[in-house]
Amino acid sequence: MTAPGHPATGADFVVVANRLPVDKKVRPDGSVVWKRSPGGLVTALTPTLETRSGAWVGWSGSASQDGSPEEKPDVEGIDIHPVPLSAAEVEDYYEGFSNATLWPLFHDLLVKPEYRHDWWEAYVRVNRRFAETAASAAAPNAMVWVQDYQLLLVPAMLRETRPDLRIGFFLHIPFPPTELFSQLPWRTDLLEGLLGADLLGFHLPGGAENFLTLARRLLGTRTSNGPITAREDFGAVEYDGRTVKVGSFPISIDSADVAAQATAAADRAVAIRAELGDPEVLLLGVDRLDYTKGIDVRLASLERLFASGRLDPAKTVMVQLASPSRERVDSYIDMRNRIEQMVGHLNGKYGTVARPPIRYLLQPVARDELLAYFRAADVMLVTPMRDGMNLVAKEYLAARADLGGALVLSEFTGAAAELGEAYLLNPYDDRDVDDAIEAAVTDPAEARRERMRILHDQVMTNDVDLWATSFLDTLAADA
Ligand SMILES: O=P(O)(O)OC[C@H]1O[C@H](O[C@H]2O[C@H](CO)[C@@H](O)[C@H](O)[C@H]2O)[C@H](O)[C@@H](O)[C@@H]1O
Ligand SMILES: Cc1cn([C@@H]2O[C@H](COP(=O)(O)OP(=O)(O)O)[C@@H](O)[C@H]2O)c(=O)[nH]c1=O
Repeated sequence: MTAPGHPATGADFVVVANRLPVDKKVRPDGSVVWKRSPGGLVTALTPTLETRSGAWVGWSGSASQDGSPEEKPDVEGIDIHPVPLSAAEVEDYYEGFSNATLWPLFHDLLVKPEYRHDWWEAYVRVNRRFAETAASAAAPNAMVWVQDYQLLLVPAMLRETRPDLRIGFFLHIPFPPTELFSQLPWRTDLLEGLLGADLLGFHLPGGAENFLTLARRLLGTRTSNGPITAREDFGAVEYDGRTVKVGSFPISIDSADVAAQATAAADRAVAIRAELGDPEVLLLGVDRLDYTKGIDVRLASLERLFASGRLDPAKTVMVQLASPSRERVDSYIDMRNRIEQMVGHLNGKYGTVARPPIRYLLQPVARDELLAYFRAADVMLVTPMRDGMNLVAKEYLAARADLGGALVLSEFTGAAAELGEAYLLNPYDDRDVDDAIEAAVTDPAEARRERMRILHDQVMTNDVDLWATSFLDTLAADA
């Protein structure tokens, strides 16, 4: 059934995400280049859309000039629908409400969220624009898959104008408990926004259960109370005469592709080690420069391990690849300064002019080069204070088809729920961090290889196609 006046053509499958898969960069001479967008959401959704063919509604990553038509990048196999944002909307909707209100609140208050009504108004306005663009891109009875915390209101806005659509929503970051979510002055609007969907997906059962509790407590809805398990057992909310399904779908990567490309990069991996002076131990961190990622946690641990002699700075190199992120948000500026100060301190104290122990890059690194680093590293350091999933950890494991290397992984990542054979640590406990890193470096080769065998198999079996197919099949099931 299509509401009168709605398009008879359009895509049968539409992804709606804050970001397009490519980011617009304007060179100093005014020419435009499109580059892969940052972050794991794009990593996961790009192969998903390429294999299913459909439309992608999103923002180009740059503010639009008033009055000039929005440019449309050419992305093979995907019909792109750009959503323009003005400079003020980038500040208020993206940097403000999305990344200085929701992001810190949903990541355990690692910094203090700001609650500003002007940011909220921009968030509502921009969510409506995304919903309108999605409504015009979708064919009658299409499946529309809305992504992440920037677009929590879109499901209900879309349902209002296009009740014919099958609407799914997936949250890529942790979903907080009632006590934190309730701080939001707009908490009921946001819950009602989400309940416009037919299916709500979270990485972990805990996030899905938090949502059910909130819906019951804040909206007084009837909800299921049985346990939720990944891809198998679902919850339900009775809302507005409909049943909204709620489930856990841990996201993943295109594991076979990563494994094949990393194997092809084996020679480059050897060259990287040589460029670094062939250290006895090569540690690696790969992150967006975000305060959630615990880059400071691993640097502080290295300081303790060097100072106590548990690791020898003359034989150890740590490479930290950090891609710039949300660079105008204060908390990101503070974290960058702190990390750069720590890197300078460690190199000044423990290095020589020829051999600084920490090599730090603040630039996005291309995928093939990243895979060569994965292949080169003895130990991958993934130490977030909180992270929805962390695809870098999964990419490292897929890249190690040679069963070399070791993964140090924070318990506070979504990935830890599936990767119990990693060297797990509590990032809030200094001693635990030091012990986990030391064990990953010094454990016997056979023990490390056995852990890697189990972890590599886990990631090869549970790939991004399982994530997308399990979500979309569940969404289609009760249509
Ligand atoms: O778009 P940005 O503001 O530059 O941020 C990049 C993305 O960061 C977040 O990624 C999350 O999604 C990953 C895949 O599910 C997950 O592994 C990770 O733990 C999350 O932090 C954000 O949620 C995305 O919307 C951004 O595009
Ligand atoms: C630093 C860096 C990263 N990548 C790729 O970005 C994503 C990161 O995904 P993850 O889930 O770990 O975290 P966020 O979404 O950023 O919160 C992963 O696919 C990396 O390979 C990259 O391509 N280049 C980089 O420099």
